[in-house]
Amino acid sequence: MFVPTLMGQCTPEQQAYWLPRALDMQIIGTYAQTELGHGTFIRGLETTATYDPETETFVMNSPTLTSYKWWAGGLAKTVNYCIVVAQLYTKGVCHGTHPFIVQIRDEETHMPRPGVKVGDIGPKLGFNTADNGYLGFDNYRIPRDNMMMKNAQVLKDGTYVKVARHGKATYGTMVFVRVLLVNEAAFNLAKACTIAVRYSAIRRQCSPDSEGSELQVLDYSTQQHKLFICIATAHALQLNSTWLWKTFSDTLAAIKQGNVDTLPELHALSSCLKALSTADAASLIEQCRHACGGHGYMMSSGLPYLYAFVTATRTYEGDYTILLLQTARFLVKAYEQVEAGKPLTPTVSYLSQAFTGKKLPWDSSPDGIIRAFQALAAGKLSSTVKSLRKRLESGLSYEQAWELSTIQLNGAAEAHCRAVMSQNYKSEIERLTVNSSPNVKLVLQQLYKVYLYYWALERTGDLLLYTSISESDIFELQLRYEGLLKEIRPNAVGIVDAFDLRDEVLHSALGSYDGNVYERLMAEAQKSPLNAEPVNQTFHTYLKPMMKGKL
Ligand SMILES: CC/C=C\C/C=C\C/C=C\C/C=C/C(=O)SCCNC(=O)CCNC(=O)[C@H](O)C(C)(C)COP(=O)(O)OP(=O)(O)OC[C@H]1O[C@@H](n2cnc3c(N)ncnc32)[C@H](O)[C@@H]1OP(=O)(O)O
Ligand SMILES: Cc1cc2nc3c(=O)[nH]c(=O)nc-3n(C[C@H](O)[C@H](O)[C@H](O)COP(=O)(O)OP(=O)(O)OC[C@H]3O[C@@H](n4cnc5c(N)ncnc54)[C@H](O)[C@@H]3O)c2cc1C
Repeated sequence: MFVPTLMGQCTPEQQAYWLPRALDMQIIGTYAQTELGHGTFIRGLETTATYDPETETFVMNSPTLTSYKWWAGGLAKTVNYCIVVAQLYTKGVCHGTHPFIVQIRDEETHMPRPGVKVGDIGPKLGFNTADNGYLGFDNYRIPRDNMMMKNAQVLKDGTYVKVARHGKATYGTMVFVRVLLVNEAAFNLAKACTIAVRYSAIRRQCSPDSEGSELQVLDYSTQQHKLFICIATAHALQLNSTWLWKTFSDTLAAIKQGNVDTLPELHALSSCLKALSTADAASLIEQCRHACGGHGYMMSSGLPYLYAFVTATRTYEGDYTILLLQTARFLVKAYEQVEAGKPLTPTVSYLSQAFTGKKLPWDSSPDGIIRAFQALAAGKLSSTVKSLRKRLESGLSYEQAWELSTIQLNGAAEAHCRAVMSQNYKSEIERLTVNSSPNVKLVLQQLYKVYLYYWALERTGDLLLYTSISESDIFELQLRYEGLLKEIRPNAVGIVDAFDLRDEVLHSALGSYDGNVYERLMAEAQKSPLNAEPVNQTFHTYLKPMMKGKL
């Protein structure tokens, strides 16, 4: 995040000075925005940067314990520079949060600079190869030029000058990383389902009839139900990630031309896609672990590490709930645009059907299910807006009415995102397989149907509310879904092999290409320090005295 922020928030002159040093690893930096007391609410950050025109410096301060920077990766012992997000004061006026480049350690000795307090925040659920740290300032001065001045400047005399055309230019790095995290979610979920599917083909457990041999657990319908949605979701996230990256690139190009019109839609899309992709990936990686029984709980399976790494992405770079609420904010505005007869941007154009007042006729084809997801999203948004307006009419303020409606707002945002993801998934598969062999087309279509049927069956309640789906339609869809799992089974291992993930990348005794699971589990077990000697010294210090009643 250090380098992308230098690129996005520095003037060309500042980039010319800082980027070569950062890219050449002459300096190592991190992005320190979150504090002990605030992570979500950026406007509530307490670290201050007060401009002193006498010395043309900013005085950095941590006025309270909760103002200490907390969490930044590499902050504890690795970096010697930080991008610090602080409340900018000049001429006695606070201009809100701005980014500053701050040297925190000496480039030769690596000692913390005087006025800088830095350390490690301690063990975490995962990410323990990263030294996430804390950082406090005590009247620590930095040169005026260390304010990142692309979007705002402070002149030598302390005059504040706003440069950016849109109010959230300083939030740009977060959008960039959120876009990247969708790809990260796809990649890590692909690893987990490769491990779990390969292991499920090796693992034999239980014999339905007493004479027969034990079945591969991958033959069980419940195992296919656990795992094939993981494969389909890895594909869905990868294709949505590629689509989002193009949307991001197009928006950035437009902003460079001075056109910020598509930024709100990009913020809404990157928010909900980052939220759903990281939450889906984390829960499905856990589902892959469940599918591997006790051996899935071994660190040598690779699955606990994957879960610990990915579940953090649901929180950092914008908490799941917070980001869905950002998308909801955009959707409510889109709803109002439909009411006003104004045109809608492409990803919300389906909202016009929220005003038909009729249930969408159920159609179980892939396109029909995607239309049903859109009708569901439009319907949930419509009922959410009705709740919001009912509360406003009762005399509540907009903020109060909004807060009371946030559960429904989050549901509407999640439904919108599922509709966008489903639409992108199917259309990208069709675009990419135009020249593919019939077999490849068949398999990839089977997978996106798994995705569509799975989520339709997960959302039957909402479909009953907003479409004409009947009880028998639901029963028929369940049977069709279960039949589809059996069609995919023969290709399951080949499909995960197609992720082409090397053993060194999987780090898994269960998922290695050669399938020698039991030999690898035993080999990993031998690495346990407890196997260094036949009798551990704790027998003599604790167990034996206890057994002799001497403890
Ligand atoms: C590639 C990575 C691979 C693996 C990972 C490996 C390493 C990485 C590990 C860890 C890195 C983690 C780093 C971090 O976590 S950095 C800290 C991240 N912190 C956050 O994300 C904080 C989340 N909070 C916010 O973004 C804002 O506080 C929030 C948007 C919630 C509210 O902001 P604010 O109160 O200022 O705005 P609002 O009043 O809600 O909205 C005002 C207005 O602005 C628009 N808006 C808000 N944000 C953005 C944005 N980012 N871009 C564009 N527009 C934005 C918002 O829509 C409103 O517009 P309008 O409705 O028109 O008024
Ligand atoms: C592994 C990891 C690495 C990180 N790396 C960095 C880094 O390098 N740099 C950096 O600056 N930060 C980093 N962070 C911090 C991260 O950005 C924050 O943890 C994240 O933004 C969430 O903020 P928070 O911790 O304050 O949670 P909070 O916002 O306090 O969330 C707590 C609960 O409150 C809820 N909540 C909060 N506000 C609202 C609201 N308005 N409405 C409804 N519910 C609300 C949340 O949904 C959540 O359920 C990292 C975090 C982790 C876990």
